Amino acid sequence: MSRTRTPARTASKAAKPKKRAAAGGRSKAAARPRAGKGGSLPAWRSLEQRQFDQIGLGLLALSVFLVFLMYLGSWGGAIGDGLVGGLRSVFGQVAYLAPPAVAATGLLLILRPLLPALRPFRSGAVLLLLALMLLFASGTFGLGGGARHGSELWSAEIVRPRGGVIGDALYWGISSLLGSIGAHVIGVTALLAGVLLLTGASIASMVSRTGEGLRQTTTALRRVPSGMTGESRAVGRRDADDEELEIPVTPRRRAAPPEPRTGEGPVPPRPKRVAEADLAPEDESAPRVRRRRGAAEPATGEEITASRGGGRTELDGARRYPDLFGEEGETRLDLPVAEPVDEAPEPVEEPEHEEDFTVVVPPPVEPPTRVARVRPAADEPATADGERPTLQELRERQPMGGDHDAPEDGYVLPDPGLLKVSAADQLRPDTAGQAETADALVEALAHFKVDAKVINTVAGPHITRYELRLAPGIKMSKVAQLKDDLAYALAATDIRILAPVPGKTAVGVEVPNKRRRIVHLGDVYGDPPGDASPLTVWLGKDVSGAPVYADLAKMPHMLVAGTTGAGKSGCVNAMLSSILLHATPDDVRLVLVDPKQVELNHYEAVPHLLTPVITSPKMAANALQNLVREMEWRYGVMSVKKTRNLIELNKVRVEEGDEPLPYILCVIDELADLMMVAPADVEDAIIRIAQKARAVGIHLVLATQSPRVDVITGMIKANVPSRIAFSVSSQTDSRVILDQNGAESLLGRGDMLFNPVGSSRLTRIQGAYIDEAEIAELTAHWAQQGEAEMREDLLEAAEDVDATDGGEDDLDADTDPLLADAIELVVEMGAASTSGLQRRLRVGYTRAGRLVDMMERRGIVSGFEGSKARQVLVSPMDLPKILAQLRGGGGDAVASDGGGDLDGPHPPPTGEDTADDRTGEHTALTPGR
Ligand SMILES: Nc1ncnc2c1ncn2[C@@H]1O[C@H](COP(=O)(O)OP(=O)(O)OP(=O)(O)O)[C@@H](O)[C@H]1O
Repeated sequence: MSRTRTPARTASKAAKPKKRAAAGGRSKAAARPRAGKGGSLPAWRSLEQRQFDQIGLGLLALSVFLVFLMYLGSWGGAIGDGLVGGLRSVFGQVAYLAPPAVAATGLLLILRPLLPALRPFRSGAVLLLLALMLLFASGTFGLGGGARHGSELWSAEIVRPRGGVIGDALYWGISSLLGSIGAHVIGVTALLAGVLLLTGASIASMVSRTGEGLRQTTTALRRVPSGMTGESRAVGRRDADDEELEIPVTPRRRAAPPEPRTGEGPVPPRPKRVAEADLAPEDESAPRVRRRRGAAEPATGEEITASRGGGRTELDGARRYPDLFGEEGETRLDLPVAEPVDEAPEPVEEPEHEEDFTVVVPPPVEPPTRVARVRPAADEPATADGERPTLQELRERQPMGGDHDAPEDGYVLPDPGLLKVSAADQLRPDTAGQAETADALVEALAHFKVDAKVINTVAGPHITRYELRLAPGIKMSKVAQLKDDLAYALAATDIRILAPVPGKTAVGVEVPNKRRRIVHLGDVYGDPPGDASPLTVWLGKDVSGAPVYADLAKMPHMLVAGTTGAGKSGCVNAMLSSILLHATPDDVRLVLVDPKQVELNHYEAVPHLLTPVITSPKMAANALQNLVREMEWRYGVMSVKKTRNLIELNKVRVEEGDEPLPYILCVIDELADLMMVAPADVEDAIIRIAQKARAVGIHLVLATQSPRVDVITGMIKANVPSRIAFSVSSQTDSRVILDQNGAESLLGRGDMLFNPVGSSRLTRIQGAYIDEAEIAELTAHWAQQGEAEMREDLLEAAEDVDATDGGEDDLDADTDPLLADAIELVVEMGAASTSGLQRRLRVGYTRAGRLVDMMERRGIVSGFEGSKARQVLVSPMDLPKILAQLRGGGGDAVASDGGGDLDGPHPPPTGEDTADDRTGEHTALTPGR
């Protein structure tokens, strides 16, 4: 069992021919933007910022010039006076707004990169100007130079003091159609509309705000005379006897500052995950809103809930103009992206985020100052405030390299900042043509005598869902039957019909957006919540644009299936990268099976690997069978320790000075290849792991491009409850994966349906994408922190493992022919680590771990010290004596104080199946021993 590494494979995914480049994509015609709406970019948009700067400066100068001419009466020469005259002729009295308007435009051009998109401002400003010109021309509210007479049409003297040529032309047009009263009404209405557009306010918000203001004022006025102030302020209430009751109200206080730390020393690391899991209450109903990285203040749950319910008005502008409020550094409301088109959804309708499954939505993401953290050593105290050391501190404390596989003080997590994040405009869904599609949908349904109206639209990164309310008496199934006709009417290749939208009295029609957005992993990635396991992965964005993540430990096993090129590997990469971003090898160990040899080879150097990336189906079958043994062993230990799951077991282990056991995630990239080689063994092992391994922290992700019943057998399906389906070619395939139709309507390229454990609802997600460069950076970060401590015995056939490493017959619990060599080696090195022994003695992990335990019992090396290497307690001068005793005495009592204790490293577990269990010879998968 030599400790070898998989030779670097040169085949790269880049070289892999990409099938179905436009897999499931929309037809060219459908994908092309409508004429006049976002076709080729206007010429001015191709200018560079330095050119915009110069134009902006020119406009500022012009504005100053106009101020002198128009406000201060200076003479501007022929050009200046001509300019002013022209402006006044065109815009009338509104021309006096020209200097500030020109200055504002200049500033906007100069500050363009710092400003959010200005579309609503632009249309608001234009509408406002037109309204003012019309009002001046109509003489509304006594503005302008009064009514004009037919003979004086268009003369400069007439139009200048009024609305200019534009205003007068508007007035002329409107008044001849609707009379002058119509011009007044339209002018005032357009003025109000312009103000609303410009400010982003809504009438409802103004009314509500005024009401709220009034309420607050009245409450304040009522309180003042009662003389209730400060701490004694109370809410007055009368009981049945009309007696005033005082209900003391505790004044709001800031959280008490953390206790000052006693004692010197390094900044304690952040608390262990186990502790976090205990402290953090489970809140699966967290609303689907997250703060973008870099936002200054996390949005409180109260704000979020209120904003979703529509009761609060603070975020009104954000809902109306996500493009204005969605910039970096500001609180951004990812949900709801869409607004009701016709009427507000019924209050009885269940909000989407209350779905009862484990897809949870991340809480606010921490600001980017969180760069890395280190896993604390078992005996280090956790800080009361969970303070994390800075990256600088970590770097100072952890010189990289050295002889040990794990850095001395633990691992440094990668900076999530290495992930690509979409540009601001790409974060917003493409809502172009939404209203037209809604109209076309209603019209197409009407042709088939289905009376419906669109009550809501929800836009996500790749599709928009139109929610329809059907007229009474019309069957939902009728809409479902019209799927192909509706696709034809909308010129869309793939539409999906939800009849009904789960939890709503509506039928949903999901139509691909004209422009699809790529969801980068960086757009959705955030720290896992407190109660999540290190196996938390980010999947992508749902239909409303909210990030979706799943805790694989809760799933507890996942099936990922879809045709070739649909995005399975992309999904597996996003999962693995999510884990590598927040979990150390002490938290999670990986077994990666990649029969195609090109999908998972990026990860072959990360220290999380428990085996080299497995490419041989036969070895993969062995690994699965050995994972069953590991599972049984863990169950045995759990039964002895009287614990019920990995978290409890790890707590006990840490208390007893043992290392916690990591989660194990086994990812099989192509299940079909394994099922061809050893169907019975593979199926048996998968079923056994899937049935039992959840409690002991062993989880499976099974991916396949062959959604056939001979690959995804009934037994596998029954035991792998969480499924992700990518695009498939038929409804039959969809039913094999999900037990229902739907996946045949997906668009490919990361479009997926997620069916988590315990839910019959499917969540449509645009998968998060991470490219090869990002993966390379991520894996390089880990590779430089040490090599993986491989358990290559996991690749051996189960019988061979028994014979070599765990068999009862050939190995005594406390002797080993290599013990003397091991002692010599550690004394020479001055430190002892399992990985060091593995390398130098060329033994497997199990045996090296056992040698360390033997040396500990003999007092040669110190006990477990977290992830640090153990100290050597004897000097080189003692070595000859120790070796002589060892050779002479059969290896039992080498050191005076350690020889009598022959207990194995683990108490004999009570597992039923394995020989190891009875001897206690199994060495746990604990890293860094
Ligand atoms: N989440 C995503 N967002 C955008 N594009 C994606 C996404 N996932 C995959 N793609 C695109 O689809 C192509 C195929 O994806 P991928 O290789 O993951 O498919 P696959 O289902 O694993 O195919 P195969 O089974 O042949 O390996 C990728 O090259 C990429 O361009």
